Amino acid sequence: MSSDSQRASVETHIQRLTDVLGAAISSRAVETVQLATSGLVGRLAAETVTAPIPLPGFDNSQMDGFAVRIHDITPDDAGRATLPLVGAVAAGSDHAELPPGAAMAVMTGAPIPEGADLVIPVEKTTAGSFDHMELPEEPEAAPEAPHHRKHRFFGYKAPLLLSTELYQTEPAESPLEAGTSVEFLGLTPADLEPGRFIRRAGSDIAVGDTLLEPGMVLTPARLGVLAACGFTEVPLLSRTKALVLSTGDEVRTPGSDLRPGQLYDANSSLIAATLETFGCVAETARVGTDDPSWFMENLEALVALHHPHVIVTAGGISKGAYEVVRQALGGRGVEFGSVAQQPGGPQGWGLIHVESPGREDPPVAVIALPGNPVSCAVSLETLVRPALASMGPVCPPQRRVSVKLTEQLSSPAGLRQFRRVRFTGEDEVETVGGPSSHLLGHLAQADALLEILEEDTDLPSGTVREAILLTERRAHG
Ligand SMILES: Nc1nc2c(c(=O)[nH]1)N[C@H]1C(S)=C(S)[C@@H](COP(=O)(O)OP(=O)(O)OC[C@H]3O[C@@H](n4cnc5c(N)ncnc54)[C@H](O)[C@@H]3O)O[C@H]1N2
Ligand code: MOO
Repeated sequence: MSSDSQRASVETHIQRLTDVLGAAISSRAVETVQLATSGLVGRLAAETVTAPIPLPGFDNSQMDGFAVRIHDITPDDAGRATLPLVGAVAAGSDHAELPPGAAMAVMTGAPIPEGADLVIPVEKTTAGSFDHMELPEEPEAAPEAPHHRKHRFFGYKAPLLLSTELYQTEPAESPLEAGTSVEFLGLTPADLEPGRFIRRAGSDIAVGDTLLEPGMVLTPARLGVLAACGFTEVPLLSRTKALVLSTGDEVRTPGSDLRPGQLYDANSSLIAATLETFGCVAETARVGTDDPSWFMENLEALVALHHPHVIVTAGGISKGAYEVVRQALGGRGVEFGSVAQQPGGPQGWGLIHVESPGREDPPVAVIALPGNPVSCAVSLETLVRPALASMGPVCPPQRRVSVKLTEQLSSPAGLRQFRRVRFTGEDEVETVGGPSSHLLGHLAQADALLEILEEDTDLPSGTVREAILLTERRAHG
């Protein structure tokens, strides 16, 4: 291992990754995505989107009740008032007109009949609920014209179905004349305020309002607003595309037979799954060779196939005789060095230019992680996540909490050590296994990574330190 003076701090390495990722990710394309596509939450808008229609699209009722004109209602001392009832408007109805001196039943979401300036909820009537009013079925001979369909005119005693047009042209035939009425009671001045229970057109969103701006994160509510405005698609920045390469002659794809000395590839799954939680799309590939030129040939073919923004490799970067990643990529724009953290000391970072026939591809960021699975996992959490999170809202930042140790711990000076811990109480933690970077099973049982700073060499039981949460679980049992 390199000497302390040659080790970069965690913060220095995060900045290196931020620089190389920034150079590669700035070239992300814009794609138009169907709004019905799954997994859009967390994606970034690529362009400004404005409202083509107002929301609400028309004045409509906030309550099941009666549309009236304020000046037609003069309550007595008990707040009683009676108006002739001339019909009912359901949600989905088209235009209706309220004759002067009358009330019209309106359901929640129904357009406010022209002339009405207030809705009184059905609870403020002697009936108390529409359950007690028999709404008529549409008679067999009901007019079929679309804008007649949902205007139901009825009365308490003798329900009738009339069209607005019929009322306008033949008022003598209307239920107004038939003596049907609605009796309000308990009305107070507050019930008679102009506009009460009317949801005005454009009161939520006006035509031209900005719904999305470049870089804005899609949330369920923002997707809902786009749909409410009638959009079927949305312009998005393409996600950061990662190509995960696992290396090593001894590493085999799960499902294959193992010969002595071989092991299954844990890193591809671990790294790809982690990058997905960072907002990336990840392809995985194995380059099972220790020959640097064959490695480069494979890498170029994979880049031409997937056009990634970032290549994340695992393994082949330390001091051994067959460090294929270091040998292939060192001197091609990728640097290798040590970071003062454990696990995850050896690291590689840089930008490579891979030429594809007929295409001018932007540089691809390379993040070369050490091969031990826990080293990969810790490096992703402590180095890669902060770099990606600093570049925009797609990658959630680390979740840090204060925890209290329930045991004594020691750590080497000059290294930031991350120990796997699990909660034993609200804030108390115990270690799961030791500090070695092959202990993947222990990592899988841990809830957090306890951070032991460079100068912290001896931590008595009861010491309070920060930890990075790995799971949702905070308290034990
Ligand atoms: N002389 C030195 N040796 C080592 C040093 C050092 O400074 N000097 N550093 C050690 C540290 S710390 C780490 S971490 C590793 C990093 O080594 P590499 O990045 O070269 O990784 P590999 O040697 O290829 O593999 C390490 C280890 O991980 C296993 N591995 C690799 N790929 C996978 C995979 N896809 N799935 C599961 N396990 C994998 C591999 O079999 C090795 O056991 O170097 C130390 N040595
Ligand atoms: O730095 Mo290595 O990643 O400890 O095992």
